[in-house]
Amino acid sequence: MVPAAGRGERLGPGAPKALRELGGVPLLVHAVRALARSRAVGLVVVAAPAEGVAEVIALLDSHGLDGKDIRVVAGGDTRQESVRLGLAAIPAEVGIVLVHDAARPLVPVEVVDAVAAAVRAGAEAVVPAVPLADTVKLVEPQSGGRPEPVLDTPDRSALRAVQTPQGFRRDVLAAAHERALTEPVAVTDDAGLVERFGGRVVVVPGHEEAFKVTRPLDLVLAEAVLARRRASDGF
Ligand SMILES: Nc1ccn([C@@H]2O[C@H](COP(=O)(O)OP(=O)(O)OP(=O)(O)O)[C@@H](O)[C@H]2O)c(=O)n1
Ligand SMILES: C[C@](O)(CO)[C@H](O)COP(=O)(O)O
Repeated sequence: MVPAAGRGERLGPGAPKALRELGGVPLLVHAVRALARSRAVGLVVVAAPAEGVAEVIALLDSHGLDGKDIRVVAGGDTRQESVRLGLAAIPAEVGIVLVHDAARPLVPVEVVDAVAAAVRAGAEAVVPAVPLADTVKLVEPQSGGRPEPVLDTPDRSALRAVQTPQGFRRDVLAAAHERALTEPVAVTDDAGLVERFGGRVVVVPGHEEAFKVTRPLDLVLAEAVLARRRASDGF
């Protein structure tokens, strides 16, 4: 399922982020295509901005998406709510769910396949991730741009930057989202929810091109990556 209902505040003014264009094609279409390319994926459920469901249906209809079954539901006010609403639209017989940000348009199919394969092999929750390039500090946040005291410097070799798609046994993911309705937890990804409620999450290799388009510079990088792919293999 593809949460695509965010505003994209950090990207700046304009259309909702999922509908912003990369190489002339909306980010959402890239992301859905990236999933649809995987033989592991049979159905894609998109959580669209609530006011944009009809627009998203028309948009996806107008692009060739490898003959996959695509459904669109209205998303919610938070990413977590959008995922929960999307999950509810997945037929009961589907046992494995991958959750993939519309904001990660360039994820290679190998990453999608690897995540799906790890769930199929028995993991209940799988995240793709890459090692960090920067040193990371734990700080005491301050307001107004004041210097922030450093509390700790975690060992970078054991840290990973986590991407999507994140893959789950459907019952595990659904149970975590249901439980979060009555026991809210502040996490920023689906695997975080599973972890908080005692689930076991494992990491498989991600890919540097699976980065999230969050700020304007990310879009510049995404355009460059796409141009390189188009030049090299007619992508
Ligand atoms: N209410 C929301 C918020 C986010 N998302 C989705 O979750 C993914 C990751 O979120 P993020 O990159 O933070 O997107 P935005 O929330 O749009 O960005 P921002 O925080 O800058 O507004 C995106 O595909 C986004 O569309 C969603 O489906 N519903
Ligand atoms: C799910 C995610 O992409 C994993 O890195 C990330 O946590 C989303 O964060 P955002 O602040 O909602 O973009």
